[in-house]
Amino acid sequence: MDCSTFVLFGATGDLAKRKIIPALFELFLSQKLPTPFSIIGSSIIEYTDDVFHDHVKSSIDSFSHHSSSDPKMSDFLHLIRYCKVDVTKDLEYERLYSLIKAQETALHISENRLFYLSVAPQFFGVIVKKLQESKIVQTNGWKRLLIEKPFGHDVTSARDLNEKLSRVFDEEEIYRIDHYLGKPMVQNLETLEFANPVLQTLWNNEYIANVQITASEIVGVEKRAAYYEKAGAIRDMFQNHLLQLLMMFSMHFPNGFSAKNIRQEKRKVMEAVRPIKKEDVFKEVIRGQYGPGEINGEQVIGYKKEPGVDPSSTNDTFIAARLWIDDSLWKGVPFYIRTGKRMKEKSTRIVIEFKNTKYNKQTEPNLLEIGINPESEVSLQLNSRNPLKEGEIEPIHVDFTPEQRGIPEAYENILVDALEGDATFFAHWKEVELSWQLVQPILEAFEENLVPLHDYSSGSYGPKAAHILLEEDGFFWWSIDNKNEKEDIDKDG
Ligand SMILES: NC(=O)C1=CN([C@@H]2O[C@H](COP(=O)(O)OP(=O)(O)OC[C@H]3O[C@@H](n4cnc5c(N)ncnc54)[C@H](OP(=O)(O)O)[C@@H]3O)[C@@H](O)[C@H]2O)C=CC1
Ligand SMILES: O=C1O[C@H](COP(=O)(O)O)[C@@H](O)[C@H](O)[C@H]1O
Repeated sequence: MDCSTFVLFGATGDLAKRKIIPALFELFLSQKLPTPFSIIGSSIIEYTDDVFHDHVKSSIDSFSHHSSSDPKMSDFLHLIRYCKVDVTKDLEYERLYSLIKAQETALHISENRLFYLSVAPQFFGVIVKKLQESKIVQTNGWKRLLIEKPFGHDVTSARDLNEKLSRVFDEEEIYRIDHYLGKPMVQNLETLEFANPVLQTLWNNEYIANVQITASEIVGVEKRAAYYEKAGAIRDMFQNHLLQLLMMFSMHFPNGFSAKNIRQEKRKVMEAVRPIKKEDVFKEVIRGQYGPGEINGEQVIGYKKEPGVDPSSTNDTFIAARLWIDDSLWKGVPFYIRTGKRMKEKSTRIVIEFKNTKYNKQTEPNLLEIGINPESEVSLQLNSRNPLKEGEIEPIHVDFTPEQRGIPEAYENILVDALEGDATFFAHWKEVELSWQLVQPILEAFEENLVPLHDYSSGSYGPKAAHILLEEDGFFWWSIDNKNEKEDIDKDG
């Protein structure tokens, strides 16, 4: 890994505190950061290095399993300097430039510079422009841009943002973060599929009846109403994380496992997804909004009563969709995709339902369940005779749950990959653009109220309409709480 400078814009923000700083410390402790290495934290308020170091320590105490009294803490802080930059002001970039150069000289670091934009999206374009004007990006080494979501709020704004970034950074230098791609089980999908001939043989429309991708959450909108009211589940989760899972799952065997080849295969998936016309959205997409209900024995309020939410809001906190990939592997296989807040379980998983044999009416379909979150796990449901029940056929489960302790957190993977220059698990522009193209008619149908907004109770499996979507095809959602059972929709709102 090349020695380099890591500039973190938004270093005092929520994401930096909860994810980025703890990930950097973890990588430092496991000696996965380059040496020498310079970290420059930056935000709008003037702090001394010492005050910023206190901020770093408090982030470690609150959001990592380490403590700021760790004996290695002072070595870690030694790498970190702070620089106030109001990102909208030209002159302030000069201070940043001076500090970058001073640290490069003092620590003998080549001019390899990585800029992490962990700031509100309205600043993405301006920062990149000013990095160019201030010549900070004119280096004798490499330059890279790590950029947080959201990447635009519709297809036009995403293209506009990309155009601004492309004036300064080449596509190979832009690392668009989708933290789901940093999750260990998502990074494992290609190995599961392509390194196991047993699975690879079955990974197609001859054997698979349907695929269900769920990202359900227990949390509600929390303190993010200002952002979420404009985003909804469709922009917050569906356009990015869920479509990335779809691409990772259904890409064809690449012509070699380079970032370029894998991303090319992912792009082909999106090109093959059947577009949904605005006037057909109501048939293929269900939107919902959580009402009050009970979660873990406690009563919780509905979305419209959440602080900062418009009491007459029609924002979606749940979305389910039926998608079709019209290519040689997947033609005829429905992909059911859903995400929602305030649901019964925190669970991100992919369930693959295989076509049943004609052996016996008692047999349940084989299911392959890939757990992504909260735990990485793989479970296969098979049919077997139970000698204790007069040879009755019943499903058995072959489960694999890897040791979870020590598995790197998504942001650790993201940082290491970006520092190494490996773009495999970042979203390429074409993937992002194709995702927005697919989502655009859905956004418009929502805006024009062409799709009913279903209520669902907090603590349920989402609106009944999402279950009817599968019933239309003779299927049902397999339980999200890892029992490989049909979901109990009586508990729905
Ligand atoms: N928080 C999360 O869980 C997630 C966030 N993201 C994305 O990450 C990015 C950051 O989010 P988050 O950390 O929540 O946002 P915050 O609002 O918590 O933090 C924003 C940061 O930007 C700084 N800032 C604000 N205005 C300026 C300015 N004019 N010049 C320089 N710095 C400024 C803030 O400084 P100060 O603290 O002094 O105000 C703060 O450090 C966003 O793009 C978001 O969409 C993505 C996934 C999850
Ligand atoms: O990007 C986001 O993801 C989280 C869910 O992430 P996970 O890793 O916990 O599954 C979601 O809560 C948030 O609304 C969204 O912005």
